[in-house]
Amino acid sequence: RDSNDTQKVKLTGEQVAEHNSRDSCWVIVHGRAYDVTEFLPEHPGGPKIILKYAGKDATDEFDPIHPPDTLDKYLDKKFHLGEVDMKTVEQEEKEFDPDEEERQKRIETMPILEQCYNLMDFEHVARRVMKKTAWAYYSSGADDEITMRENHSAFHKIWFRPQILVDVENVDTSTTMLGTKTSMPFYVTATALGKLGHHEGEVILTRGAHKHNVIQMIPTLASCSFDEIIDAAQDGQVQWLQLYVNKDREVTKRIVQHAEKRGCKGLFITVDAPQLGRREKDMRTKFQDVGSNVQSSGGNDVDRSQGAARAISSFIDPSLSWKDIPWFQSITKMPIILKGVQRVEDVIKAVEAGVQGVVLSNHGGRQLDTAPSGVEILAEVMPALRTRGMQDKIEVFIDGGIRRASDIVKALCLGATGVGIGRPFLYAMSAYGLPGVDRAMQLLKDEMEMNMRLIGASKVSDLNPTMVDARNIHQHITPVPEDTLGRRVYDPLIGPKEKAA
Ligand SMILES: Cc1cc2c(cc1C)[n+](S(=O)(=O)[O-])c1c(=O)[nH]c(=O)nc-1n2C[C@H](O)[C@H](O)[C@H](O)COP(=O)(O)O
Repeated sequence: RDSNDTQKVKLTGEQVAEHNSRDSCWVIVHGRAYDVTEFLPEHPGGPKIILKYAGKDATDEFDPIHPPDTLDKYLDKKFHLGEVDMKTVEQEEKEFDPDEEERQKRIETMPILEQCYNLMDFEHVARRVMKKTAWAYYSSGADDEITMRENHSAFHKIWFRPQILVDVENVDTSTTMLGTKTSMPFYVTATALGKLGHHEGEVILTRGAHKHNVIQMIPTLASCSFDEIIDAAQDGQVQWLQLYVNKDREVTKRIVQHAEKRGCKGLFITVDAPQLGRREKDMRTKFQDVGSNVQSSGGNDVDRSQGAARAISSFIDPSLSWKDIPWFQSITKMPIILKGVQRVEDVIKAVEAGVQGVVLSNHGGRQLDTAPSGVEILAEVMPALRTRGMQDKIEVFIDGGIRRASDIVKALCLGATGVGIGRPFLYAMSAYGLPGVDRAMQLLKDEMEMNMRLIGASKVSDLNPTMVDARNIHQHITPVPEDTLGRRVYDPLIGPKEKAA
């Protein structure tokens, strides 16, 4: 069928329904039919998930995972079959789902936004109202989720040393990150598949970030297209790109240079995920959705039971190494930041490689379990940089487990330039949309002003290591297992007069 043919003739649902097998597989997305027969074996998420919708309308399943321009970008035009008369398409009977019934009831009775007083409140509400697959994907950490829990609890090992009688009538929470002035020392970090939680996806975070003049890091694996997210930004709004490096370097070069052309002000190369971690909550939902950005042939050997993460990451290049840094420096002028650095030695190497920054991060506990928290590494890194006179050669960010502005203040006291926040904004978006993200950022701003007043700092540059006691940060004390048997049979010393009861 040549292209002008496909423009005139509207296909019917019955015609599409005839092509419902591996030998001839047509699907409908947004009212247009596509012949994906040849593409089946290349699909990163494997053929099964597409075959589930062979001959049918796949729009609802397709949308949360794929940027809208995916088919235009990656499916040869000859397989674009043209418009379908949707009145002739048999709508799938939605089978009764008791969980969904329950979830709808919880949505009707959920707390109003004003009842959320901190970032954890959003997590509590999101857990009750989100779809299972979305909650599983956002909330999961790797293996036993020890690092995911350590990320937040690490901040409780750091205690403040507040100074008094400092004039804090006016508090300024603004700072500069990679040359950009921003109202708060945090940014919205890259988290994949925004449309799992909200039908509009990452552009909600873009609008929230604009409202509060904070920076957004655009994920490679966004549900929205990169250009949609850039176009959703207002003039002057700063965005960074988070990059998963593709095995096909030409694809990566195209993405990086396009991002620079569209005005991105930082390239964050994710270096802690040569393979995505085992997120078992995500796996348990037996993620059946298709993979995100179709960036290469993942073949049908992708194990579908690995959840969303595995389904969307088969293109990531595990051979990425220090020797690739000069190539990145040759293809872009954007500052290069390594995201997911987890030990001092690699920070020193990063300075020597001439990159502009690092994010001390364990990917929100979604990668190597029992890797240390970003803030623990920070406590080691800054003194090491100072002894080498390198502290002004590189900007050091951390992310992971930041849930209070006091966590942000602790990180800045220890020398971080800024912090990345992930899940809280996903939960706020998933539960309340843009108003949720707006409130979450406002709560952080209010907390930040209060914390700075109470610690005795009127501006971010006043925050310094003498304001915290982080001596216990390396303690990973687990309570000694209690001798419960002894407790039950233990008899207190019984004096001569007292008879054993
Ligand atoms: C919560 C979350 C985090 C993801 C994330 C997806 C989710 C749902 N994804 S992932 O699918 O591959 O794992 C990304 C990603 O695309 N790229 C990346 O560099 N970091 C990714 N991260 C890690 C993120 O950038 C931060 O390191 C982490 O979220 C910080 O921890 P908190 O969530 O506790 O703030």
